[in-house]
Amino acid sequence: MLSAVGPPVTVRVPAKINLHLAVGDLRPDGYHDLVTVFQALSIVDEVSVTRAVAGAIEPGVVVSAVDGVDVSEVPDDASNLAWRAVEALARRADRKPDVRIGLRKAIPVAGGMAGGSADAAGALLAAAGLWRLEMGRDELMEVAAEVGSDVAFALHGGTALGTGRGERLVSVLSRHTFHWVVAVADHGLSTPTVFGELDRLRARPEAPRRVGDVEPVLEALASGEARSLALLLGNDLQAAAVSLDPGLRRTLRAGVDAGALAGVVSGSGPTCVFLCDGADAAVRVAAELAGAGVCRTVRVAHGPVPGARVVDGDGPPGPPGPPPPRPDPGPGAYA
Ligand SMILES: C[C@](O)(CO)[C@H](O)COP(=O)(O)OP(=O)(O)OC[C@H]1O[C@@H](n2ccc(N)nc2=O)[C@H](O)[C@@H]1O
Ligand SMILES: Nc1ncnc2c1ncn2[C@@H]1O[C@H](COP(=O)(O)OP(=O)(O)OP(=O)(O)O)[C@@H](O)[C@H]1O
Repeated sequence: MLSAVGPPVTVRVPAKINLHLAVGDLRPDGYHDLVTVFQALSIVDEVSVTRAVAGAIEPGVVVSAVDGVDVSEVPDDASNLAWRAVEALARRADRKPDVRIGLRKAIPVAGGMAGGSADAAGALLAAAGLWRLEMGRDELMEVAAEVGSDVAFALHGGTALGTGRGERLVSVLSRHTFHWVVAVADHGLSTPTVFGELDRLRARPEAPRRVGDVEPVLEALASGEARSLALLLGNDLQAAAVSLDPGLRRTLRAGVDAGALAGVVSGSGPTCVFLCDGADAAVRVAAELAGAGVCRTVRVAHGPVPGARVVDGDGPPGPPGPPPPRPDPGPGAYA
């Protein structure tokens, strides 16, 4: 038997949205090539990793949630993505995954905001700190990409262009803080099912239109103009998510009717995100959308924010990302 001893290393790690998501055709390995622009938002999970030693409690995962987040579907066994990340790191470092992981979740589960991937990234950074591994950023990024397509971005944070499965990243110049309203559904969508639905829709004669080039999106980000960016938000997975969950059409319309500049399904959905013309506008849109009865929870968030960061304990500094636009508001907080 093992018990958790010693101080934990604690990491905060953000949710992501895709401002642009172009999906290529199905590859022989079951994945799709992507060209995507990620942005990290101020909805943050907290991951703590503590050393477990012989004595009392098994190593493993303990999950809790901030108000309003349903963690009933989050596994506390070896299938948890955070645990898989620690195992991958332990294999790389040739040691045992002798830790207890604590997850405090604020990121919607199965919402297309990469919550599991965020926890995996947080667990990687925390365990690397706890074990004092001499591992550079590139090697940590490699382990991250092994665990899942979105994990590398959760380490990176900020705004980034992703290619390959989404794991090859280049930072994107984004001078401005953008203000978002996030509509969280009362159910999740499975990522592989949504990719499969897109393949099915594309095999029909009336295949959905593909999103345009990414360059104008990068220019809008560099200009910092929310109104320019709003015209360019696009996601190839949106048609598939809406096909599986037609109610999303109502949600998308309700956000724009409430005064958002534009709305888009986040990643594989069903979370919808709405770009607003400033922080005050976001608060107004959120209040109106909350009254429209089209989703379970409405949150206000801003981005970009930094990627996974050690906030407590003896860890290495987080991988360099862009500077925070404002102080980190705390676990699960949004401002
Ligand atoms: C939809 C996005 O969130 C956009 O950022 C990601 O592409 C999904 O990333 P993720 O959840 O980390 O996905 P993974 O755990 O790597 O893959 C889960 C499944 O999603 C599908 N998948 C994922 C990524 C990708 N580029 N092509 C795919 O077809 C595959 O069926 C894969 O088996
Ligand atoms: N740490 C974790 N947090 C949340 N879900 C997890 C975790 N580990 C495993 N899972 C499983 O993964 C499924 C997808 O969860 P997640 O919240 O990562 O979805 P997502 O945000 O749609 O992912 P992505 O945006 O990366 O496609 C959940 O239904 C859950 O069963």
